[in-house]
Amino acid sequence: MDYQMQNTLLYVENLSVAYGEKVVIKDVSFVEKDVTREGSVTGQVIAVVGRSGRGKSTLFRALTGLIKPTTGKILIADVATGVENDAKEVHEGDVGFVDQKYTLFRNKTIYQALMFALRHKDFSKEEKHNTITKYLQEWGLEKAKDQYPCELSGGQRQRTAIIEQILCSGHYMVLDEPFSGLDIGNIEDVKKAFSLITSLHEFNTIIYSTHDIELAVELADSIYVIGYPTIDGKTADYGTIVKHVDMKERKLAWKEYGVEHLEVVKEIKAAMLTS
Ligand SMILES: Nc1ncnc2c1ncn2[C@@H]1O[C@H](COP(=O)(O)OP(=O)(O)OP(=O)(O)O)[C@@H](O)[C@H]1O
Repeated sequence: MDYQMQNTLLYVENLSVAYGEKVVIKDVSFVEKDVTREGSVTGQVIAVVGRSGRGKSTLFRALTGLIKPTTGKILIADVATGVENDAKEVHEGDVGFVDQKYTLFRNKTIYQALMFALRHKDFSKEEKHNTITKYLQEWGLEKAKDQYPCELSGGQRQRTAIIEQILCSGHYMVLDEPFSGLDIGNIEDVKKAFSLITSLHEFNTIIYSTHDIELAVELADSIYVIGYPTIDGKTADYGTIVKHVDMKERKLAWKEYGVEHLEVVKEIKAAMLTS
């Protein structure tokens, strides 16, 4: 390993992804470290924004190991080894992925789907039942536990998909547009889900994309804008990180949404419009 992780949870270097000949994202590099706050368990919330087609979903597919990058590397902290600052390359299954459709098994109830998500865990049947019951209670799904996906609301489907990923993957969770198509009540539910996830474990890391810049600025402690860069006065036709806002450095993370946040919204929108 030529890179020391040192509290780094996610390390992306020189990433590019092409579909056939077409390069979709290029020169993508970023590092996310463990965010710590005295007296509280604080996971990481990272937002990715950018105009349509700039490569957000493609970046997510690479981060979750669903597609192989053309170049570059993606390392995640490997806490399972017990060796401090150990890292590994990401593989499918290490990072939970909740897609835009909240895909669930059609023929499994919520309870059965969550039991299935725990199939590789070395728990007794009773431990599995207790774990699932705890999540169902915390996430307000207890009454719906014997219902099938076709009998669930969008918000319930999404929460089920999120819990499924928490149960079967590690500390990382990627959500592609988790707020799209939800009503204000469901948006509040997803916000609550985010804070539940990040308060469960220090290393828990949520990476999500959104077209709602306010929701990126309100919830994330780190925001990346993916856009087409301008090179020698010309707009390139691949996506890359054109702007990064570190809300912790700006002392705006975890602060009540106010005028300073609105300034960041403006700044991000301006960066998006030119990329
Ligand atoms: N499987 C694929 N094969 C070929 N090209 C693809 C494939 N998936 C995406 N693309 C192309 O890659 C580019 C980036 O797509 P991607 O879905 O990653 O963008 P996005 O930023 O997530 O867009 P949106 O905000 O609309 O969801 C687009 O030009 C798209 O047409």
